[in-house]
Amino acid sequence: MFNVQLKRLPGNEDVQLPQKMSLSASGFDLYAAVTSPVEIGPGQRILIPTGLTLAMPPELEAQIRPRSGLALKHGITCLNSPGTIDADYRGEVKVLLINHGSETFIIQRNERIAQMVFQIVPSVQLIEVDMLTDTERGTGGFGHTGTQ
Ligand SMILES: O=c1ccn([C@H]2C[C@H](O)[C@@H](COP(=O)(O)OP(=O)(O)OP(=O)(O)O)O2)c(=O)[nH]1
Ligand SMILES: [Mg+2]
Repeated sequence: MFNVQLKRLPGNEDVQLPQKMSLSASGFDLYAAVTSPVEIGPGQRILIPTGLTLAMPPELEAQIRPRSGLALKHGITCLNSPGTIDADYRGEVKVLLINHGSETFIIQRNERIAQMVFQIVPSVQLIEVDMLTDTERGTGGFGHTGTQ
């Protein structure tokens, strides 16, 4: 179990904290902290505040992912999915939404707009070499193994 600290930004005391909507949900749903309803027209993208800042252990990241219901019903998704929240980021968590639907969608304060999934990020050191290890696949890719 990891502890992640949350801090509300001033003026967001009424905004719901991220919540798991079922016992074993992967993601904590994120609530919009817009001060008034925001319209997203077809094809438009918009950065939605959550009113929250986070501090998580350095071995974690948070991914901001779309909600499939909003995507299916309204074409609303996260443009940069999954969005990356770095462990050392102390700014406001924001959600970049895009409307791929054909109708304007209105985001209300405290509406669930996306979900946040925490992941362990392995510690990796990049080492430059002259020759890589051999494999059976070698350089084959992009459909190299066939389509069936
Ligand atoms: O959906 C997102 C994506 C990013 N961020 C914040 C947290 C993250 O730690 C920071 C930087 O994100 P990223 O590395 O994806 O963006 P960048 O364009 O590479 O910006 P930077 O140069 O600041 O790293 O912006 C969000 O609040 N929401
Ligand atoms: Mg970056």
